[in-house]
This record gives sequence, structure tokens and C-alpha cells, in this order.
Amino acid sequence: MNLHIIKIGGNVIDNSENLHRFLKDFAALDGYKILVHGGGKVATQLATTLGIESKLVDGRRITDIETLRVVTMVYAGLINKNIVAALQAVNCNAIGLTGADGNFILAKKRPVKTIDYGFVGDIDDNSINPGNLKNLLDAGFVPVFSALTHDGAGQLLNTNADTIASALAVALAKTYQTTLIYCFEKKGVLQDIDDEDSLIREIDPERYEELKEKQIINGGMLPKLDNAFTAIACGVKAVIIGKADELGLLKQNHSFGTRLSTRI
Ligand SMILES: Nc1ncnc2c1ncn2[C@@H]1O[C@H](COP(=O)(O)OP(=O)(O)OP(=O)(O)O)[C@@H](O)[C@H]1O
Repeated sequence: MNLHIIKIGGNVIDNSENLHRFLKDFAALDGYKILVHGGGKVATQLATTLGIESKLVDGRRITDIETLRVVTMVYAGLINKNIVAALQAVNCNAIGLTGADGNFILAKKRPVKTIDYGFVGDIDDNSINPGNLKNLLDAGFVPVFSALTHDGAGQLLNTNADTIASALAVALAKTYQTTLIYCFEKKGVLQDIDDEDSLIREIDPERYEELKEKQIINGGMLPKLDNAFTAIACGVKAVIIGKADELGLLKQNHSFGTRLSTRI
């Protein structure tokens, strides 16, 4: 059985028209599917309104207890429930979850080294508890995960959504023909970040090294590709990085986004 695990980036969530178009295409995909989302920008906006300063180091949010309250409200509440309601409106039986629900994703609070990230969770090979997740999929539900996990001792943890998506894909690849898709606002990995016509259709590890060296890819794209190559090495059938707006191409069997391959 095919399983699509799709992560949507913050810029997609921010644009209501794009989000709804994406959700319609997501709902139309055949087979089992899981959606993963973050929502950093909305969290920053709410934090500002509440007079809480947002601190980011290398794109990662420092999550003190007040910030954890904000991301819980925004990720697991506002964004997750709006996505679930929008999916229900297009006949997709979505169920909104954090990693704490059903004990699906256990994480460890990141240890303090040079930086104290606060209530940030790291996931490892044993974090995903796939048993009940399979039951949920078999029962016809479409899980929608926000970027929150728990430590098993009562503590919620803010956890990177890209990493959650790849960990879910790896854990479920043993059971399903799993495709992991990172959807964001661009057509995929671009040779020139300002030119949507410069899409790179396929990247193997050798090309990845070259693109890093030439600084053609940087920022958030680097951990995304690291996660993607890990997923492929661990048995995930395919990883695609593409534009949320174009997800419909996949259903029509058209070429979509950048595909990662292990071919050298
Ligand atoms: N060569 C490249 N092609 C496309 N995007 C690139 C490239 N190099 C760097 N990027 C950056 O990577 C970003 C996408 O990754 P990033 O994780 O930051 O965002 P996201 O997937 O929208 O996730 P989130 O909002 O959850 O953090 C793009 O917005 C773009 O600025």
C-alpha cells in the first residue's frame, strides 16, 4: 500500500488561498497519507502580540516556557484545527495530533551545550511508535501532525517539522511504499533561487555536495536535504521537494519538484 507523508512549510500556511488549494490536492491523493506542519510565523506574530520576544538561533526557535505555551496554542490549536476543518470540508477524514497524542512521537529534551534551546525535542531512531498509527491509517483517518512531541513524563516539546516528517517516513517505510514530500513556496531546489525556471529535477549525494560547496543551497534547505537523504538511506521509496501549489501534478503523474536519488 502506498503512503504519502507530506510536510508543508510556513509560507504555505500563511497564504490562505494557497493553503486551501494545496489541501484540496492533498485530499485527492490516493492511498494512505499523513500531513505534518509547523507554523513559525504565526507563532512569532502571537508572541509579539502577547509581548513575548521571539529568539531564533540558526533558524531554530529558543523555546522557553512562555514560548512553548505560544507554540502549543498556535501549532496544536489554531493552525492544526483549521487545517483539519478545511480537510473535512473536502471529504478528507483528518484527525489533528501532536506527538503526545497516542504516544506517537517521543522526544528527548535537547541537552544544553553552548546554547540552551529550552523545551525543544530531538527525535531518534526509537521515537516513532508506529503500531497505533497504522491502526489509525487502516481505520481511514488521515493524521495531521503539528510540530510538537512529548518526553513521556508530561512535558511537551517543540520539534522541527521537517525532522518529524522524515522520522515518520522512516518508521513507516517498513510497512508501506512510502513517499516523503516537502512542500514549500518554490518549485523545488533551484539552481538560481530567484529563477523558478531553474528547477533541478534530480539530486544525488554527489550533486548535493557540489551544490553545498557552490552555496547554491543554503539556510533551511540544508537540514531538509540532510533529512531527505537519511530517509532514502533508511528505505523510504522516494523523497520529493516541490511547490505546494503544484502537488496536483503528482496525481496526474506529471513531473513534480526535485527528486532525490541515491544513484551516483
Ligand atoms: N537552491 C535553493 N532552492 C530553493 N530554496 C532554497 C535554495 N537554497 C536555499 N533555499 C531556501 O530554503 C527555504 C526552504 O526551507 P525552510 O525549511 O527554510 O522553509 P519551509 O520548508 O517553508 O519550512 P518551515 O516554514 O517549516 O521552516 C526556501 O524558502 C529558500 O529560501
